[in-house]
Amino acid sequence: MIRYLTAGESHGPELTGIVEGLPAGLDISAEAVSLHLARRQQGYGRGGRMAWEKDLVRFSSGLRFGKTMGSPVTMSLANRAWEKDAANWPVTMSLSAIEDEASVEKITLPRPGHADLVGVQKYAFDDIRPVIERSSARETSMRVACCGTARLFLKALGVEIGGHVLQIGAHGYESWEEIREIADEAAQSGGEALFQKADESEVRCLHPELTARMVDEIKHYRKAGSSLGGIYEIVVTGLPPGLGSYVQWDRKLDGQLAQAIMSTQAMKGVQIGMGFEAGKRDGRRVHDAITKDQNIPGGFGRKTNRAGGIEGGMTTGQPVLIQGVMKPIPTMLDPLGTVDIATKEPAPTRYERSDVCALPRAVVVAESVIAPVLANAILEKTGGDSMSEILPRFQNLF
Ligand SMILES: Cc1cc2nc3c(=O)[nH]c(=O)nc-3n(C[C@H](O)[C@H](O)[C@H](O)COP(=O)(O)O)c2cc1C
Ligand SMILES: C=C(O[C@@H]1CC(C(=O)O)=C[C@@H](OP(=O)(O)O)[C@H]1O)C(=O)O
Repeated sequence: MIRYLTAGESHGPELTGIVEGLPAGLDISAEAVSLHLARRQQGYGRGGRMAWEKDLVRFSSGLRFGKTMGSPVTMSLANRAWEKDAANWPVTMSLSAIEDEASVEKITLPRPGHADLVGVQKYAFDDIRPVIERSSARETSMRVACCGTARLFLKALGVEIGGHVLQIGAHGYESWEEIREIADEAAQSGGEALFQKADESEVRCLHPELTARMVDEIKHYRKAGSSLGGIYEIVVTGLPPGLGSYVQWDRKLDGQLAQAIMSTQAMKGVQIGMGFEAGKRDGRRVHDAITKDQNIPGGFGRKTNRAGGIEGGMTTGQPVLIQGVMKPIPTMLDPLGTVDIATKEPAPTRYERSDVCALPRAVVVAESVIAPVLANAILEKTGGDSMSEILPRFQNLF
């Protein structure tokens, strides 16, 4: 089973990750993983830092001649901020004791919507800085790197993941059917083709006219000193039927996927397939008629895929469709009210450099975090410690 841990602060020297449980004999390169790191840095609405950070993963264990050995894979990512602002961060975030600690400014104005206030209450800090450093979505860069290895495992089996934006602020698709028309076409040759097409849009939206409206919406709220979130969809192609299980609550694949998405900063909801829309329709306009289909392993297809490729906590063999909603960025130029944790006096919030809308970037994070869940569902079915053992078993599942 694949599991991973990340470590590192947003303005510390580097982020570190360890991935355990990758089978032996899997091809992994820094370039293949860094592709998604670069994608995560792109998107209209991003803040200043994403223009100059250069996220390139560096492996330090678990690989030999570009292949896994079954041992833990360790990796790191440098924070350019540490070197770029060398007079500040190596002092403010010094790992060892410093003589003049009192000269380092304390952050005492918590931002509503961020982890600031509850973080200082929980860990008994009189300074918000340590909370900012670890709750920051800077951590998602290492998550994308760690999960990137699981993505390569999936790709070796023909399983591809791609994401696209559905809604930003007031602008989005009119209906489930409209989404399907455009997204199913883009994913016809696989999830990667879908993300490549979505990446052509500044906001990762497959619809050119909506792209323009979403960009204008972000411009508008940036000018107004506010921020935006939105809704995205992740499409996974190439999964056989029968991954996951209905027999026990913690083996249901939809539950595991939802947890992966909800564990990501700023995510406030998940739906599988048409999700909430299913509650507004009668059964005949929700359930997917079963058809004979020789192109699908097992020989059964579906007329539609409103269930999003999962029934009874198991894959159906149709593409897995997951939607996620991201709240607007908490750090805003136009201040909201707060209370100073030192003086206990009401005050306006303080502004730090920030994304205005990070949804297009977050799509890459969502694509990534589901990869270990899916990889584990496959490994549970096939077993095996090496790619040479797993590949034929996967191909012979049906
Ligand atoms: C890719 C990405 C980028 C983000 N960028 C920012 C940012 O620049 N400023 C900010 O205040 N919050 C940003 N956030 C959101 C915060 O990290 C998040 O709201 C915070 O960690 C609190 O967690 P919660 O929203 O899950 O409660 C970003 C989130 C993601 C996924
Ligand atoms: C650094 C990243 O995102 C950061 C996420 C983030 C937050 O509060 O979550 C706040 C900002 O940090 P900074 O003030 O250092 O610019 C973002 O830039 C990243 O995605 O790599």
